[in-house]
Amino acid sequence: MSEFDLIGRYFAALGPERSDVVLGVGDDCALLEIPAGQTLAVSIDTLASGVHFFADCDPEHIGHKSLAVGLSDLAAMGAEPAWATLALTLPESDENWIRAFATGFGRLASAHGMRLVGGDTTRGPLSVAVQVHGLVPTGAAIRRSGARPGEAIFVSGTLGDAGLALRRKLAGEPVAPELWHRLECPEPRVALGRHLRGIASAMIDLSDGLAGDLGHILAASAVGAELELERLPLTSWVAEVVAATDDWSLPLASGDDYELCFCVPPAHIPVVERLSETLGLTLTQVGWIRSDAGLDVRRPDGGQLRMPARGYDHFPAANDGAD
Ligand SMILES: Nc1ncnc2c1ncn2[C@@H]1O[C@H](COP(=O)(O)OP(=O)(O)O)[C@@H](O)[C@H]1O
Ligand SMILES: Cc1ncc(C[n+]2csc(CCOP(=O)(O)OP(=O)(O)O)c2C)c(N)n1
Ligand SMILES: [Mg+2]
Repeated sequence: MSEFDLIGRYFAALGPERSDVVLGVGDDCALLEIPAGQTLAVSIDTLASGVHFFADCDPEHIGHKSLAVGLSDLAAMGAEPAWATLALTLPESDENWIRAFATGFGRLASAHGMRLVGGDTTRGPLSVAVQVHGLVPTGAAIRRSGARPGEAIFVSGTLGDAGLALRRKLAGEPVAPELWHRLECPEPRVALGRHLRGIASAMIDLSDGLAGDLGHILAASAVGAELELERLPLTSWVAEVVAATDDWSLPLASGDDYELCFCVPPAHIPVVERLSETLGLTLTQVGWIRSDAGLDVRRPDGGQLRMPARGYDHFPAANDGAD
């Protein structure tokens, strides 16, 4: 099947039609209308074979995850998903693979009212780059820079499940299907992000691990924080590993959680508790923002945790200051 046949058959009509798409797939550019009073939120992420997913991974799941990670960034700004573009690099034109990929991508796009409006298809080592475009009422986006001393730090869902799935797979051990699902099919917390407009002072999505990603909020806001390990929301799988090894790197630094971490003034804590019930999503306070710089991680016995690795880093050697 030719490049243009593939595009026409699988990518010309993914996600719902939207009245703000003046022109979608098929011309040199897409033409998109930004509604009055809205600001455009844009983010791009690449998933590379062998780095972000295993080469033999179910293509439907690759389609899902390649969009989910972008939706998670929109969620972290409080933005509403609108449009996506997709750059697909494929070693061969395997129609079964492409159909399954488009199914996973399209299902998630439809669930969030998002339309695929353009992209690029090339031959090369398997990789997928997705740019997402969202809309947020002007002035309402939630940045990383708004955290203030005395605020509560919350996270959604549970932490470390995807990291445990990856660790078990790499060790050749069996992985429970629910854990595997957390790694391959993360559920972006878009509704939560939107509901936190006007409530959260700062927010980030957890792609690299809580310690590193919360560190980005602290740096952007010029504040510090105290985290209490006993408060971390863990599934029994992760809790067992932590109890057996006293190694907290799974929930703090393994990454791939795609949960939201956000800060709220104390007066808004009851709103967050109600939101948790409304959305049927666990929202857990894990610590506090303070004015002293740095991240202080408290063990259940009150002692301080020697920090594990700060989170996933594609070029860790660069941290040593070496060229
Ligand atoms: N090659 C690049 N060119 C320009 N900006 C980049 C590049 N890579 C990353 N960024 C920007 O650096 C910031 C941090 O990137 P990243 O850690 O990938 O964010 P996220 O975890 O939200 O995907 C983001 O604002 C991102 O847009
Ligand atoms: C095969 C495989 N190896 C390793 C990982 C773990 N992993 C790869 S990238 C990454 C961090 C998130 O990716 P990144 O490109 O840093 O996303 P961003 O922070 O830009 O959103 C993690 C935890 C994985 N998911 N799959
Ligand atoms: Mg990124």
